[in-house]
Amino acid sequence: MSVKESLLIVTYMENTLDTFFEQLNEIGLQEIFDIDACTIENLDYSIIKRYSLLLISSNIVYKMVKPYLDDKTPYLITRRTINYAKIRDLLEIPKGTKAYLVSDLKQSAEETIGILKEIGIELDLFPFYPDEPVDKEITMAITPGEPQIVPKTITNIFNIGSRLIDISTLVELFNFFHISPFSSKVHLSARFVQSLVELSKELSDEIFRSTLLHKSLESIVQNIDDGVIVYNNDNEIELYNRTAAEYLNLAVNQTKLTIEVIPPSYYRALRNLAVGQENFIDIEGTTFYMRKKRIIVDNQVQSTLVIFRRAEDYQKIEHDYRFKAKQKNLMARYRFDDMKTVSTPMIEMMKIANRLAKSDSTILILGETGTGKEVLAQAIHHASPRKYEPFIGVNFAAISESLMESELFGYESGSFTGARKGGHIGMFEQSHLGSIFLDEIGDASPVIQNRLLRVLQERQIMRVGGDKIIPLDVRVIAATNKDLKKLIEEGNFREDLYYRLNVLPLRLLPLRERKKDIPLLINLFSKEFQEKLGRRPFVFTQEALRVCESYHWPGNVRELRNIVEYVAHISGEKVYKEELPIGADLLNYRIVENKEEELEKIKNDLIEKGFIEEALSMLEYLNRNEVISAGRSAMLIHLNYEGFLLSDHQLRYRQKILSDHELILIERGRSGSRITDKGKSFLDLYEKSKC
Ligand SMILES: Nc1ncnc2c1ncn2[C@@H]1O[C@H](COP(=O)(O)OP(=O)(O)OP(=O)(O)O)[C@@H](O)[C@H]1O
Repeated sequence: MSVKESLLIVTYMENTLDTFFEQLNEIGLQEIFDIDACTIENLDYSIIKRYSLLLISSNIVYKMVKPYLDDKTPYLITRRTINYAKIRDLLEIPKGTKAYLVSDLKQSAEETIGILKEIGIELDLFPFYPDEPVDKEITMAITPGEPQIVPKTITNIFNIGSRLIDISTLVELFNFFHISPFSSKVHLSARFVQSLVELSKELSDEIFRSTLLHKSLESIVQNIDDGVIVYNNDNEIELYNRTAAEYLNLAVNQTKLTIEVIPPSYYRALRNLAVGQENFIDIEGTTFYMRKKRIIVDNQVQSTLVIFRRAEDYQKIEHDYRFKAKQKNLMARYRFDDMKTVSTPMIEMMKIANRLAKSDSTILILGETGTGKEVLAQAIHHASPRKYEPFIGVNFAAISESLMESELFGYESGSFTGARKGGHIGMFEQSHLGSIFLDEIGDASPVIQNRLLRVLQERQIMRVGGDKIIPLDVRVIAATNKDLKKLIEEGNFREDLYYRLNVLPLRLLPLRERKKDIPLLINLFSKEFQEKLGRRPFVFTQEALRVCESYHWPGNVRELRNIVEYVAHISGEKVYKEELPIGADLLNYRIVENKEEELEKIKNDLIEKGFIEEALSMLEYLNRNEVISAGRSAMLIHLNYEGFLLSDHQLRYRQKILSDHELILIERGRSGSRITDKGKSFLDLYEKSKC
């Protein structure tokens, strides 16, 4: 029976001993030969000769053992490597961080630093071994299994475990004993190698992630419109993007440049700007907006970043932003549900409008200022198949004549002084596929009327200064508070345009003709402002309501809303009539404190004039047909049927009297007349007095 081979491990430190012993066991060597282990301190020199091989942990340990070795005792000095399985935590430490590498010996500390550097741990490492003076600035230590010798002042310690025997030493060991590394008894590629593979995978994943991140960042920087340049503390350019290359005359992708190569005027501007400052700077006739910042990584200034852009571009951005904001404001916000009314003619009109919304026909909205023409236009757009497309509003009374043409139809670049480079898209183009709301159309100039007529006829536009025909698919909703017929008579509005627009007319009643809406709207607006201002609820007193109902409301719903907003600011839980800001102006309007009394007076007047019966018949007829206003011939037929034979002239006279008493509203032209709310109250009163 052959004598079993034996191996003695000799190390300086106890923990190295344990690590080696464990490592050799792990790869199965204890099954092939006896393994003994001993630190240099405990070594019994007399027995050294008994071993087939001495495995010595380092050159220094060898020097200590050497005097006791005879020439025949074979030995192997290990090369060592770090325990890869234990260095994952080091990957998390920011690059460039200062730390001690603490080991029992200077040489092993330096070796470990070398290995860590080799595998890409980019820390600022200083070797530390016992009896070295401590630099208080360093607060972190990394140690391969020797935390006990880390200076006491350091609390942030990374123990990466004792260094292992390197694989080349293991192969030598195998050779010495004539064992194949692939023998079934040993498993060289066991955990030790496995952990190495895992770590290298982790490292490459990390590298892959950071490369990917780096690439994405670079592509972001390359693609932003601002000029970007980064230079380090030695004035070497580390990064610049395409825009910067263009201005600074740099070839794209050139490396190893210093900032001195950039044109002197830019160089001066760049240097003169203080760090942290942003300013407008003129360079060769162009104004730039320039910003300068330090890039600080882990408390250290790494480089300087300068971002610049032509001031003109910012102006354009601002202009576009304003334009967009304006446009957003004009997105259709209102729906039919938001239009509050209890007035029957209004409800009927809205039903018709809702039906018309589904078609593409042009709509003309008639109504005094503030009656809700724009609200109705938005509701129509919202109820139309175009609701997800733009709703663009143009107010002919608000935009100056000189700008109107270019605002409406857009312009090509350079078509007039002040025209922006790249041209400008007009409101008609913007509303393509959606709706355009032509508000206050009665205020459009003859030139604009001309062009509008062509757009409505041809459904195409041409930009100012352009020669390209742009086809349009747009629904036109126009509105006016003016009497277009009268404007035509006066020669201020094109008749052909009127007929193009007046395809489907809708009329919004003034507030004084739908007084029942007043409490409803007051309630609606009170809630709105109560919420907006975060205040307690408030209600109008009966007296205040009466004043509102008697008021003439020249500004209609808008005026009512403004008044509610005003009282929401000043009043308590109750709104008294004295608080209403209409008080002072009321002198101009007739407040009827006692409605019944006034209606009684009208009745007496009509009786006196001898046509109360005819008047009641006329009012009843209009009340039945309140949506469609009745023309004179229809009224004559009705009166005739009721037994009142009147001439056209006689009818006109009666209509005038009823209109003077505000019981009916006579519309110009062929539209005829319609009953007012007062007219309805008069009918009610008369019915009551008969009972
Ligand atoms: N039926 C309604 N329900 C709720 N609010 C309404 C209604 N009608 C109008 N309003 C409100 O009245 C204000 C004026 O409406 P809008 O701007 O549509 O009037 P307009 O007739 O287009 O006025 P102008 O002729 O002066 O342009 C808006 O603030 C709107 O909130």
